[in-house]
Amino acid sequence: MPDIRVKICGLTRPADLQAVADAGAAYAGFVFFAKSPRNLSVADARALALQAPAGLAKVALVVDADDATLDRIVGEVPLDMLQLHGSESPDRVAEIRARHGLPVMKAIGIADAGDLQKIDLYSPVADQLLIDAKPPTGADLPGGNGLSFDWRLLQGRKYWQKPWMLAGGLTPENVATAVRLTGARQVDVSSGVESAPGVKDADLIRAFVAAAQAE
Ligand SMILES: O=C(O)c1ccccc1N[C@@H]1O[C@H](COP(=O)(O)O)[C@@H](O)[C@H]1O
Repeated sequence: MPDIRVKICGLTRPADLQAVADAGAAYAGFVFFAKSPRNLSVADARALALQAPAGLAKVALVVDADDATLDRIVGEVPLDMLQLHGSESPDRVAEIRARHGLPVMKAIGIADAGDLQKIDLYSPVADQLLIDAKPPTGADLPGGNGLSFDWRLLQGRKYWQKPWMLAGGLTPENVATAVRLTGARQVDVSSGVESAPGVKDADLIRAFVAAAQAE
């Protein structure tokens, strides 16, 4: 069985990038969202991205970003994918994909079975989907809250058109169960591999990737 591909999101320091690469993750995520403890300036993200080893895909996470913001990020940071983690409509996802010439991953918040309909809505316009827990009402962050959803909602799902990642409240302790229950072949984590909000922990990153790929 092929390895599970892991994305570690919210890197802020060169040491984080090294830990992600050493652990064998496939994707490194950089957050551009002012309210996040993982928020990066464009200059800092550029410096980090330039240090990424070949083969580690660099993903910029944005939340309802306007064109000027995206132009700046894409113009200055070497990237492999955009992660849209706000309320972007399907039309806006298609527009961003066309304008920037990068693969786009749309995050979809899941709380109950009804939310799964959004997967069909966004599949035609996104290159990948990120199936995440829906944030609680009034939350500051639309993701990165360490909250999971009922993974059984994904059991027995029909075929989805696009590659997808599982996210939301994953940790080194629960990721193997999550993979087993959902059949995910890609997983994404942020707070579950931190020692404090915004501070990644190399041991947790290593443990997370190993646990995900042990399945
Ligand atoms: O990580 C953040 O700060 C963040 C901010 C705004 C939107 C999304 C964010 N993170 C993404 O959320 C999911 C789940 O995170 P967690 O593992 O539950 O902490 C993950 O995909 C991050 O990419």
